[in-house]
Amino acid sequence: MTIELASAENAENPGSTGSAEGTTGASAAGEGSAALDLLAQQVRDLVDAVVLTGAPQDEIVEITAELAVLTDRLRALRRTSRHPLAFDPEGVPRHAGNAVTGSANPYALPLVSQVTPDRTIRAELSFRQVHEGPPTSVHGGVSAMILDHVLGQAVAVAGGAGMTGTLTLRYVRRVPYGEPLVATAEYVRSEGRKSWAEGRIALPDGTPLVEATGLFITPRVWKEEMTGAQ
Ligand SMILES: CCCCCCCC(=O)SCCNC(=O)CCNC(=O)[C@H](O)C(C)(C)COP(=O)(O)OP(=O)(O)OC[C@H]1O[C@@H](n2cnc3c(N)ncnc32)[C@H](O)[C@@H]1OP(=O)(O)O
Repeated sequence: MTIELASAENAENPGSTGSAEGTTGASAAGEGSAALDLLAQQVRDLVDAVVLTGAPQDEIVEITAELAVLTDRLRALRRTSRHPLAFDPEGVPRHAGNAVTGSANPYALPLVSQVTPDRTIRAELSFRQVHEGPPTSVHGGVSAMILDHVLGQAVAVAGGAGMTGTLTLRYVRRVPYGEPLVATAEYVRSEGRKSWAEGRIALPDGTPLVEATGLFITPRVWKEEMTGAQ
């Protein structure tokens, strides 16, 4: 098998049309290791293959033993530091280990979002069968995680970065996997350390599937650190 390191950026989000400028997500600034991004993508492919396998029992036992060897090999080289946190030009924090956007995190889609000229967050995405909840539909918690993140990004772009205080969802229609979808979010308003945003996951024609509103709170400790207050 030949591994093309140069293709890591494409491999991490097939089908993404995100450009480097105005794009939020670990791949946007080319941070991290291309090799690690490829490993993460390989593990995503592996997880998909596990979910869909029809292998006989003895084959599964053999494959499991082979994977255990690889897991031990990686575990022996565990790092002690976190992935570095960086801010992109729009002020959105990101790191390659993030559960939604992290190119080096196999658990992440990973989502690659763009900041549009009107400061809306927009991400093209496609769920996979591994995200299934009800038969043929994406698990509601997975949709919530994506919306939590893009709403948080909308607030960060507006200068009010914070932690999610509340997230309210309306599941309008079942969310399919294996189909192109669009997640968008907009900043609404702020009061002191509290900021609100709204967003949705929709079909490409705009038909809403899940709608969300969220309150994000800049933690008191962050403000104190920024202002040097005690
Ligand atoms: C760009 C990246 C996008 C990332 C998006 C994803 C973000 C996440 O997933 S964050 C993880 C999930 N969220 C959390 O873990 C948050 C856990 N909670 C906390 O850390 C704290 O409770 C926190 C930060 C929300 C508030 O703490 P603190 O700064 O001490 O707030 P505090 O001073 O008590 O309250 C400030 C105001 O917010 C209100 N408030 C506090 N918590 C909440 C809440 N959960 N819901 C509603 N209102 C709240 C208070 O009532 C108060 O209101 P007012 O000013 O009107 O009296």
